[in-house]
Amino acid sequence: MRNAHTVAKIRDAEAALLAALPPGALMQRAVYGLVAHVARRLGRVYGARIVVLAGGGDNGGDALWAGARLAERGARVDAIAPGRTHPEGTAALLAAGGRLHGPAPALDDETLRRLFDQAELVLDGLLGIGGRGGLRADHARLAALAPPERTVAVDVPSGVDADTGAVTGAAVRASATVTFGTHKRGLWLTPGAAHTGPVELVDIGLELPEPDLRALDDADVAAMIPVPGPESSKYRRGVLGLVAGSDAYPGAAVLAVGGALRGGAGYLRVVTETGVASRAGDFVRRAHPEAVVTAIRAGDRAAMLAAGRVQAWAIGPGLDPGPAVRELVAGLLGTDLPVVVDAGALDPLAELLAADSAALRARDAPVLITPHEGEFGRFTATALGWDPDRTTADLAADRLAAVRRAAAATGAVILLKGTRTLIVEPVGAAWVNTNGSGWLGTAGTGDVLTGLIGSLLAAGLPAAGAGAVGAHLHGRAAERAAVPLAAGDLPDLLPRVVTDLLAAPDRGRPRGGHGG
Ligand SMILES: NC(=O)C1=CN([C@@H]2O[C@H](COP(=O)(O)OP(=O)(O)OC[C@H]3O[C@@H](n4cnc5c(N)ncnc54)[C@H](OP(=O)(O)O)[C@@H]3O)[C@@H](O)[C@H]2O)[C@@H](O)CC1
Ligand SMILES: Nc1ncnc2c1ncn2[C@@H]1O[C@H](COP(=O)(O)OP(=O)(O)O)[C@@H](O)[C@H]1O
Ligand SMILES: [K+]
Repeated sequence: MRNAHTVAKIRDAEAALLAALPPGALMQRAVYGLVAHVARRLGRVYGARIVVLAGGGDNGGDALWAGARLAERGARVDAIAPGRTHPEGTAALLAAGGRLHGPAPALDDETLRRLFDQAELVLDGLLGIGGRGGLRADHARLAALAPPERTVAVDVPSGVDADTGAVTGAAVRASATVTFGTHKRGLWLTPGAAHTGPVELVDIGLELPEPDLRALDDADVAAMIPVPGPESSKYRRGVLGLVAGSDAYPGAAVLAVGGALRGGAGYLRVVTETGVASRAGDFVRRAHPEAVVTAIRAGDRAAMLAAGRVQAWAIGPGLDPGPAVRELVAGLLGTDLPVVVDAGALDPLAELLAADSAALRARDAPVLITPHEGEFGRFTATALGWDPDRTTADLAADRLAAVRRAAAATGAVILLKGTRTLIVEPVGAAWVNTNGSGWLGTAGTGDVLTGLIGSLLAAGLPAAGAGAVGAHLHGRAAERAAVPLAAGDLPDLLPRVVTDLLAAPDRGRPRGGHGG
């Protein structure tokens, strides 16, 4: 498990440790990890040309000290400063033979370009967790010039808000980030997450409280995947009721069933909507003979519930939002089972919530909704009366806070899909998925995810766990796909992903510990 903390909590932990350690000791731990990263990446330090971007605070101090250590090992280090610099770090760099250029307003573009062009690596120490608001002009100029493929961000890419991931104006784009003590939430939240590259955590010995945001690793997921035992049967493994697909959209049902068959439930009852034909049912039967299909007339909630006993429901892929689907969603809310609500069932659920804001809180079992950003905007507009434009802005400014507000106000567990899918419980507990790839941005991948999550839910995982594990497996499957990926490729990739996770030697022993 990887943990992220707020800057305020990091400051508290840092203060306790600073009081107990000799001056500068904590910074030297950070520097040690940073230099190790750089040396590993360069392969050889002697003769390497390195540019250090040095802001006025301790983030600049880290970068200057790292520059000094690298200069001692024979690197040629040029520091560029927008203004004043960390005194001890500057003295160490100069004593080791490094050079300091600045303040930035005195440097012409040509000089700066030459330094950046020659650099094998740029260390971005402009701003760390002390940054507030958008970068000032001199910082922004340097951030824009730093070459992303050769830049390592120190603690946080400068210009990315460490708490929210917000980016106002220019921000450094790095090919890797070396972060200290614990992950910062902003490294995991869009838009900031797009600036980090892979993140390496350097342990500096902080004693940290409960995290504010978590990310599952393979070992955590392996320990959570429902695995049948000797006593298992198809019913004991869990039965999912999946309400998906209509004459207009039969394909979505096929994709959702594909995901559901790979999620661990033992039995799958599929309820499709039939009009003049039973297209969705026919499509599903042909593609997935394992699924048991019941075709119902639009809105026939009794027929839906009569499909048989299940341990969880999922509804939405391939359904056209309207009164008929609202009827079905209301029918599912009336059960005492966990329910996943996606796609065409989201607006109908929002309408039910607008009429009765306590509808979800009154249930014992959870409701997990899985919107993408556009659906989240519509859902919160209908259910909570939020202004969609304001919601878009709120998501950019502080994605986690916006989803937390929506989860608390509706009582739903919310899985907000995107580059970094977020899973948030009404009480605020939150997870983020950090794997996957941009190739997932193709029609139908969300339908596969819905089936997969529903299946994990039916197999016994709690709602947020099913969401987080489902998103992780879905992302890992995408990472293995031949590209360009089509949504229909994902179900066939899932068995290899799960097989490998279960075979890993550290299965069942989730990693934990402070800051890790
Ligand atoms: N926590 C830990 O455990 C450890 C922390 N460590 C390191 O300390 C870092 C935090 O250092 P920090 O507190 O000195 O803040 P930092 O990020 O350098 O920024 C302050 C400077 O930025 C300026 N400034 C602010 N906003 C700005 C803007 N928008 N645009 C431009 N400038 C802006 C501000 O200027 P001022 O407002 O004062 O004029 C001030 O000069 C942390 O990220 C990590 O790297 C490690 O060494 C060891 C363990
Ligand atoms: N850039 C990206 N990186 C990682 N995952 C992505 C990216 N873009 C989209 N995804 C994932 O792809 C899926 C898209 O789902 P969705 O928008 O519901 O598509 P559809 O409705 O067509 O099925 C989600 O799981 C989302 O998290
Ligand atoms: K930085």
